[in-house]
Amino acid sequence: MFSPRVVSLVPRTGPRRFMSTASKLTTVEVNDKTGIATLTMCRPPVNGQNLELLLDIKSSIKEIENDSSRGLIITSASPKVFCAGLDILEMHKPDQQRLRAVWTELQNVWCALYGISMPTAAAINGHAPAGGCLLATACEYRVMVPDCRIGLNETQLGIIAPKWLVSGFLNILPKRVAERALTQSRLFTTDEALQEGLIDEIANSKEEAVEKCAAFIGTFSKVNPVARALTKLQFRAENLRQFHKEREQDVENFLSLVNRPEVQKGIGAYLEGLKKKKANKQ
Ligand SMILES: CCCCCCCCC/C=C/C(=O)SCCNC(=O)CCNC(=O)[C@H](O)C(C)(C)COP(=O)(O)OP(=O)(O)OC[C@H]1O[C@@H](n2cnc3c(N)ncnc32)[C@H](O)[C@@H]1OP(=O)(O)O
Repeated sequence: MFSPRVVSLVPRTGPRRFMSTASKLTTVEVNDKTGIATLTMCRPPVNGQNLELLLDIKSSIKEIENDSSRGLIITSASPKVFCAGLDILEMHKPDQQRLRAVWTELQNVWCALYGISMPTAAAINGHAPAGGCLLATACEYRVMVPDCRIGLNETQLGIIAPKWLVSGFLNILPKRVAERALTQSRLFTTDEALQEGLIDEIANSKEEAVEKCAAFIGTFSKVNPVARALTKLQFRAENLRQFHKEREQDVENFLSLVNRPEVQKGIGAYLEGLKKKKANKQ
């Protein structure tokens, strides 16, 4: 059953559309014909993952899971950005309680998406650095539009991506490619990502990306869903087990790292750089 914060806008017999009413930072649409749910992140301008967006993504994933949809596609309402990762403002001169909650919710979102039994795919309709790449690599399939960038660039901000955050990345890339990419803060272009296997297909538009994701999910139509789910989870269980063992310590590590004066200085400079880049464009 859906939670009360989700409103069905049309009867369940027709094409369905569900919308989060709490904050409208995500929407969920279920295609009645295919049974596939599309979760769209809608926090302009870049879907920066602040506390509210993370809470909303988590609720939407849970709603989709409870509705027993045939599959989940994650995408963005922003025309150029899939997701810019953690909202850097949450990490700069942070409120400590909020910072703790942000990291805990990022963990919760990853764990919900990585561990969901239904087929998942990311329609990456724009840039996907850091936390954006985390969402995409938690899925089983990725389709990306041209001329965008994806990768884990945490070291650029002076922060270290913990093991659980890297595990989806490592499921996809050879270890040596992953190690080099992380240490270099490498953001792969769409073409490079395809060449390395970080994404599975390129699409010319968001609509085409969503269609390709739906076609991937459709490939499971003749596979026993329980056997499929257990097989998927068997592949992912070890990473999840390790994550649950370390998640509390991981929160403490994150807080202590982000609060270091040199990391705060680095985050401040990075924010300034983003602002300057924008000013130079204008
Ligand atoms: C064990 C140890 C444990 C510790 C472990 C710690 C691990 C941490 C793991 C996760 C870390 C992260 O996700 S850190 C986040 C990393 N993310 C990034 O580095 C992305 C930075 N952003 C970009 O590169 C670009 O903005 C990009 C996404 C490509 C879009 O470029 P565009 O030209 O379209 O847009 P811009 O003009 O740059 O941005 C539009 C506005 O959005 C803002 N903006 C952009 N990205 C933002 C962001 N992430 N957070 C806040 N604000 C952001 C800009 O400042 C602008 O604000 P205004 O000027 O006000 O309009």
